[in-house]
Amino acid sequence: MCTEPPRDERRRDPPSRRAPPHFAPRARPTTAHHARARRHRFARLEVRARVRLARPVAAARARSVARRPYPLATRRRARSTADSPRARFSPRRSTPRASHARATRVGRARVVAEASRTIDFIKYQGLGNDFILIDNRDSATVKMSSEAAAKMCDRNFGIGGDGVIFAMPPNDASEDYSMRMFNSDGSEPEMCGNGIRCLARFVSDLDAMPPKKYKVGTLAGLIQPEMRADGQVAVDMGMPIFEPSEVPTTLAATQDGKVVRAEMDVDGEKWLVNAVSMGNPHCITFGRAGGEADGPGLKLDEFPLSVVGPKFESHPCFPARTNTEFTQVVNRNYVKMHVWERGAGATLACGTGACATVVAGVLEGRVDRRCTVELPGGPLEIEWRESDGRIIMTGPAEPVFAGKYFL
Ligand SMILES: N[C@@H](CCC[C@H](N)C(=O)O)C(=O)O
Repeated sequence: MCTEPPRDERRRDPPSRRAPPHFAPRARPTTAHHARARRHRFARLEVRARVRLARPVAAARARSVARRPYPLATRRRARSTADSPRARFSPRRSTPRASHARATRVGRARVVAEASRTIDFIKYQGLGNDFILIDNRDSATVKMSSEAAAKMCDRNFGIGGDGVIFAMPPNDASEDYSMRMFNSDGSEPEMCGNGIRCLARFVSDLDAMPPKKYKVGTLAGLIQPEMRADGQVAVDMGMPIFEPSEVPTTLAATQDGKVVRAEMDVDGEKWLVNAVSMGNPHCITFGRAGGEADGPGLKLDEFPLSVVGPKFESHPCFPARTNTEFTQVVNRNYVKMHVWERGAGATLACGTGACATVVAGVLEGRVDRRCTVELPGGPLEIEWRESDGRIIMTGPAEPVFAGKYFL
């Protein structure tokens, strides 16, 4: 049984997500506040745009003056309908052509102004687990804040994605690259299985490299994805971690220092769970004690993932929150799994989750070490090697579209 742990406030509400002091509640902004803020923002954009355009516009004006056959004043007078004092001193009327030119100039100015705040991206997906990939290899600092990344992942107000992944320079000579990631809620995980396949495909696409094996530094250590000639990516995910304090979980070990079929109370119901870290924390369950857990597992077609998932994610027995895998065994080499991810909710697939599921299935004696995990987005092939205890995950990674994002 779990004991109530001190809550890890840093994970649950990282400093970057807490409101800074100047965001402390103030008087409610009025429509006038909004209008003034909009005017200021617009004015700033216009000024920037004018500075950028000043040179080309001045040059074009000089060229056009040079081409004029006679002085401007004479031309203006010749165009006026009457040579009366009123006609001569009234403000110049705009012709449709002139207004069109002016509108084009202003439009171009806005695009230039906004273009100065864009970032290039390519969107990739691995079994529907989708990520925005940023080439960050020219700097050891990520090119955006966790808040900006969360906004980018929004499916209505941004590009849409389960996370943003940065291809970073290597940390040392043992690596080709390193990887950092923000979940769609802005939190930073240690590892992402589908994400690292996408990262391997991304750098290999950028560098136009023939299939090869990469050494990638992550917050969970060195991970080695290998681009295969058939387009699949096979990843050496390293060894699972069982030590409860390293998962981290406050559940007590039940079998050789591992948390296997441990009873956990979730909202008044007793579930049997396994706790495994693949660099990031996983809680794997086949169902409730005295219920599904005593048979082949959960009936996933009728499982209310979005109701139950969040209760596991922020369960006090997992102080850094957890990814949770809800599982149904089809046979010893085939399981179905639905995932509720920490920091991202229901996703179509989870690579680290599929690895953790096979490990839990083997420890519970339900599956063999070579097993297909069927996820809502498609199947992943997992092998937990007996020879060295390492896990190999094989699956696809596909580019979807590329673009510029207005930061
Ligand atoms: N989808 C991923 C896992 C992404 C990180 C996870 N949400 C976490 O916070 O640990 C995968 O394919 O492994």
